Formats: sequence, structure tokens, C-alpha cells
Amino acid sequence: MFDGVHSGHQKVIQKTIHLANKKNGESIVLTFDRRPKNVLSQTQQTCITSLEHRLVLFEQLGVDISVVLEFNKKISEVSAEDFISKIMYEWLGAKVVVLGFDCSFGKDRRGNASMVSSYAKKYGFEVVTCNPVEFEGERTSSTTIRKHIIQGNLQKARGMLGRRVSVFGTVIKGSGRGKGLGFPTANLNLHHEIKPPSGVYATKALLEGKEYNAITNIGTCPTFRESTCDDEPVVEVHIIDFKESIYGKDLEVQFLYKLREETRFKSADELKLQLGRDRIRFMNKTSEKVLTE
Ligand SMILES: Cc1cc2nc3c(=O)[nH]c(=O)nc-3n(C[C@H](O)[C@H](O)[C@H](O)COP(=O)(O)O)c2cc1C
Ligand SMILES: Nc1ncnc2c1ncn2[C@@H]1O[C@H](COP(=O)(O)OP(=O)(O)O)[C@@H](O)[C@H]1O
Repeated sequence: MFDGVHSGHQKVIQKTIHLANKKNGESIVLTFDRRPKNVLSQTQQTCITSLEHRLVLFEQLGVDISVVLEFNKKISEVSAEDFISKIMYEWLGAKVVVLGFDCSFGKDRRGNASMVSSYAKKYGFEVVTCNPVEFEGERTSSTTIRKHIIQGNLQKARGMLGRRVSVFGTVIKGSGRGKGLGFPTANLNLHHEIKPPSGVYATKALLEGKEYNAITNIGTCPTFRESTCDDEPVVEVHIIDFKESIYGKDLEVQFLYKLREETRFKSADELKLQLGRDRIRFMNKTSEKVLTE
């Protein structure tokens, strides 16, 4: 389902776009709305990229059409053969099918590249498979990337993703304290995306196609709240040199590097002083152009 839209996925998608252009056709990406595992094992597993995030990344890559299938019990029962004949051939009218080397689909995940190839003649399509992509000798995979992001190995995760580590969320109301501190912070609802560990990060914020410098906290705001270990850290973004209301809008936050740990300050004034220092440190580094992205 392209979780992460990582460098291996990008290779499949870029190949599809290239072939579609060559044949004067349209590039189509097929994805599920949720992780099949969530439906099959009735769990609420997090993902690297929510559906909303994936659709934005597909568009950025230049895909013509993104087709989203609702993953439910019924679709999990569709055989791999029916997937090929009904969805790929009859519904989408595929002329070329591009697959990752380890792609599997259909009931019990029986469908794969060699099965699609065995139907190529019957349905008149060409089948192209893409080899695995590696980063520092390790095969790129969504599972490995998830592990790196959760452990805070941003450089490794970035290498495998082939893009900056990022989260994508909708701006929601917080406690309304930020503006009073002189640091309004947009609180994000991540739609079950995973995030790096707690801490303060130098970031870029992408809003309506524009990129801004931003400092982002992932944490529980210990200066103001007694937190318990059950508290889920929140993502809060202060966009530098920006003054608009963006409640309800979607925002992508791309992580560059960690600035410091989240700290319990003795007072709001001390936190405010530190936020000023964080901003200066980030801006100095940016202007020196020594960002180790
Ligand atoms: C860059 C940044 C760094 C932050 N660092 C801390 C911190 O070290 N300790 C803390 O208690 N809160 C920290 N915060 C969270 C602030 O306490 C929080 O944004 C502020 O209380 C406003 O919350 P609100 O958006 O819910 O109104 C940080 C926020 C940002 C944007
Ligand atoms: N520079 C900025 N960075 C982030 N949000 C900003 C900025 N300027 C204005 N805003 C707006 O202010 C809101 C954050 O203000 P804040 O007082 O922290 O309220 P809340 O607790 O609801 O997040 C954001 O959601 C956004 O709509």
C-alpha cells in the first residue's frame, strides 16, 4: 500500500510515470485507505504515511491518478486472479503493470509479479518489475523505516525514505497558551502517523505549497502539565516569521535535526527565553547553510 512512499516505492512510481509518458497514457497508483493488518488483525497500527499524506506525496511525484481502495473484509477475500482480471484489466484497463520485486496482493497475499506475468499474454499487458533499493547496505523497507523513525535515527530513515522524515497532520486547537507566550504553536492531529521521539527539532513546515522554517516540539509540555507515562506526546509547530490562523488546514512538518530535549522549566518566562534561543540557533544554522540534512 506504499506506506512511507520510500525510495523503493518511488522507483516503482517513477518507472510508471516514465512508461505512461512514453506510451501517451496515464499513470495510475493503486493504494489502500488503511493498513490491511489493521483490518485483518483488528488492531489500530500506526503508519509512516496516512492516506492523506500518501496522496500528497503521489501528487508531488507527478502521478496522474491515485486510486484508493477501501480495505475491508470483502476486499481481503478477493482472489489474486480476480484482482488481476477485474481490477487491473477490466476496471483500470492497464496496458503496463509495474510492480515492486516483493509486491503481494489478493486473498492470502498469493498474487505476485510472476503470477501477473503469467496473465500478461491473456490480458495483453506488459509487466515490469523493479529491483529492491538499498541504503548503506540495508534493503529499504517500511518496517525498517518505522523502526528508525521511532528510535530517532533520522539520517538512516531519511536515507531509506529518499526524502526528509516528515509527519502530516491537521491543525487543531490546543490550550490557547502559545500566543500569550509570543510563540503561537500549531497543534497537529497526525491521523495515526508515527513520529520521532520526544524533543525539540529544527524543521521545515509545508503549508499550501509553501515552505517555511519552523521549530517543532514533540512532547507533553511538562512546564505546564503533570504528565504521566500514558500521555501521548503531541506535535506542536511554531512557524518562524508567520502570523496567520491555520486551524483546520493540513501541514507537513519535515524534520532536519534535533535541537534539544523537551525540558520542565521553572516558569513560563524561562520557557519563553529558551524558545527565543531555539529560534536563533536554528536561524543561525540556516543562514550559515551548514544544515546537515
Ligand atoms: C519549539 C518548541 C519547543 C518547546 N519546548 C518545550 C519544553 O522544553 N518544555 C515544555 O514544557 N514545553 C515546550 N514546548 C511546548 C509549549 O509549552 C507549548 O507549545 C505552549 O505551552 C503552547 O501550547 P498550546 O499550543 O497548547 O497553546 C515547546 C514548544 C515549541 C514549539
Ligand atoms: N507563527 C505561527 N506558528 C504556528 N501557528 C500560528 C502562527 N501564527 C499564528 N498561528 C495560529 O495560531 C495557532 C496557535 O496559537 P496558540 O495560542 O498556540 O493556540 P493553540 O493552543 O490553539 O494551538 C495556530 O494553530 C495557528 O492557527
